[in-house]
Amino acid sequence: MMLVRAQDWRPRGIDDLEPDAWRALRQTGSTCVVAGPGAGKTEFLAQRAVYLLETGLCPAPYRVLAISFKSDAASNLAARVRKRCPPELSNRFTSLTFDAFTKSLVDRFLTAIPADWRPSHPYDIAFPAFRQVSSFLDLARLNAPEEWLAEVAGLGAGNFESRHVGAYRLPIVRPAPQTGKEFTIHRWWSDQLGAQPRSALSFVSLNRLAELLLRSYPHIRRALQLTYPFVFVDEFQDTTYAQYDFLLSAFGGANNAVTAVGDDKQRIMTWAGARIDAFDRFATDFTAVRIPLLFNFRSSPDLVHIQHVVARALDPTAMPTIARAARQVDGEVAQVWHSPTTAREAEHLAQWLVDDMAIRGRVPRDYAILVKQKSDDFEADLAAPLALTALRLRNESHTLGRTTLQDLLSDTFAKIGVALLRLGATRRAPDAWQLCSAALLEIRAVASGDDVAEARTEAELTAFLTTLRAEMANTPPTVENTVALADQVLAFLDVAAVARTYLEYASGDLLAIMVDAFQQHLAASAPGATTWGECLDAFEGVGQIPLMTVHKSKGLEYDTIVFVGLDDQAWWAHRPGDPEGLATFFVALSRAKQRAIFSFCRERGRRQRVAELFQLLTDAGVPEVAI
Ligand SMILES: Nc1ncnc2c1ncn2[C@@H]1O[C@H](COP(=O)(O)OP(=O)(O)OP(=O)(O)O)[C@@H](O)[C@H]1O
Repeated sequence: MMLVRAQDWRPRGIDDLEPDAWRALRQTGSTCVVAGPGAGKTEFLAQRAVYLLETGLCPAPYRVLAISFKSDAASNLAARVRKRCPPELSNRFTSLTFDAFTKSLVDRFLTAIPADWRPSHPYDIAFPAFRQVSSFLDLARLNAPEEWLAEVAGLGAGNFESRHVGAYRLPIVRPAPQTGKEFTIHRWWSDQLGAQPRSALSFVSLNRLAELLLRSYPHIRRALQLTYPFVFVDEFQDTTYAQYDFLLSAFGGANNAVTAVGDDKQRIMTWAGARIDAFDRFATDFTAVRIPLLFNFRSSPDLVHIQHVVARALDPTAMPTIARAARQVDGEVAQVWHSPTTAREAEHLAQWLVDDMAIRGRVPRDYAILVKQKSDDFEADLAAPLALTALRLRNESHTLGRTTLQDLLSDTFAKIGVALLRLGATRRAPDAWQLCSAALLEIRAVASGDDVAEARTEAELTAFLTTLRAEMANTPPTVENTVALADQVLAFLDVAAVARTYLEYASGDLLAIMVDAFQQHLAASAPGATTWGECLDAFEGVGQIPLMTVHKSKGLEYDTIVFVGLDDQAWWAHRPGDPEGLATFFVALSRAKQRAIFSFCRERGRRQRVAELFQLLTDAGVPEVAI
């Protein structure tokens, strides 16, 4: 592989970067890139990875590490890098979630964790619900020494774990607690570590244990720093106390160049413990250069203008951004719809979507229906009326066992599984073939350059597909048949080998969760399908209109977004001026490339609590239309 000289390097897959993005790309030290929606922050990270790898600034065997919050963001970034540089370079780009990364450290070095905090091997993953935290705090209060009662009583279930456990650095040797808060945190740890029959650790705890490991063993920390001279953190505004502290212990004070990108105005995870001072702390702790970007490559100029009105409500000093995308629609780019009943709203929406697709030659996946929360309720209201016009709604936030549809579709195992089935259903699926053959080489641990093993693996795949094709050709897509097919895919791939191959499954039950969701969702995709191709289309959401919460829509973009439920009921927790609510509204609005519709329905609720959101739209010149 020929290296490119740094001064000759050009971006891949896009024409150019904005001047400040070039400056950020070439930074040798730590940098924070702060930019609004559609500025190309994720694209910038992908380009910087390619730049570092292709120019040899990150030479073999060193790697670039990208840490994201959500698994789909991590896989999206990895896919962008794979698309833009050859495999021998892109395989030195590691893209993981914070959770997967810290968990893999704990799993690898579990026996080295200081004895006072060491979990059982194996351990379970816990997802403490609000009610459980609440009962735990009640018990802690009952058992607290008199002098700490008031302090323990002041701890709330909503943020106890994220704000307090997450911010508590574990001392190497567990001391006697000195305060009510420490007393409660220690009890929390005792409950998780001492759970029967195995320790039950939440991801916050895993994060804390990973941080403790690095602090206790400087040589592990050093090895990490050497492996990853370049580190990226996407969506930095959502960094929690625990995650920030981990980053600091892992890479603070070293020579690693950490690039943090994000947008303060899209901070919608404060409820989950995002620290509001993350960028400022980072700038100080990592002596990072701050580089703002001002372009918006996503939204048309008219939408960028509306976004700016909302941005100013969040931050009066917000700079206007420069729209780089052209407007492609006639008429209004944004509207508020006002309907008397949910039935009328759904009927109008369905007809409008059908007409718009016909006039503009668009497909269902160009649109997204966004909601504040409870997407299942909106699915119940909208799915049937949309079906009457032959539109299929797809609830991406739908729960599948212990995961969601959206997470399943970005899961590595699920992607390989569905690609195998695609190859079973048709011979014309070159992308699926490429994905499966590359994955199988990894799963069978074939060393690169081992031609004999490569040929054997390809023959194995071909033989499996021959059997699979014959079977799929002779059986219709029924729920029963999906079970049999999923079993064959699992047996062929060898679940234990899949677990060994991919870091995210290194231990714990993530793979089991995904396998279970894969089987469930495949079975649910069969009814109504007349061919396996249709069943797999249903599985992947081809030809369906996605419905999801604003949280799930982060980082995504659509030609048109329709936000349903701009009313007091959906926004029951919103208080005027509350930055988190405004930021949620901003995230929803800024997913749109060409058009944004906000739907208010009188039957759903009033519009007092959300009056300021309507006012912002009015200020931005968005008209209200009765439907
Ligand atoms: N330099 C560029 N030239 C052309 N298009 C670009 C460029 N950078 C990004 N894009 C495109 O602009 C869109 C937005 O990019 P991206 O998703 O990286 O933005 P972002 O800043 O991460 O957005 P957000 O914070 O809103 O999720 C994508 O379609 C991307 O392909």
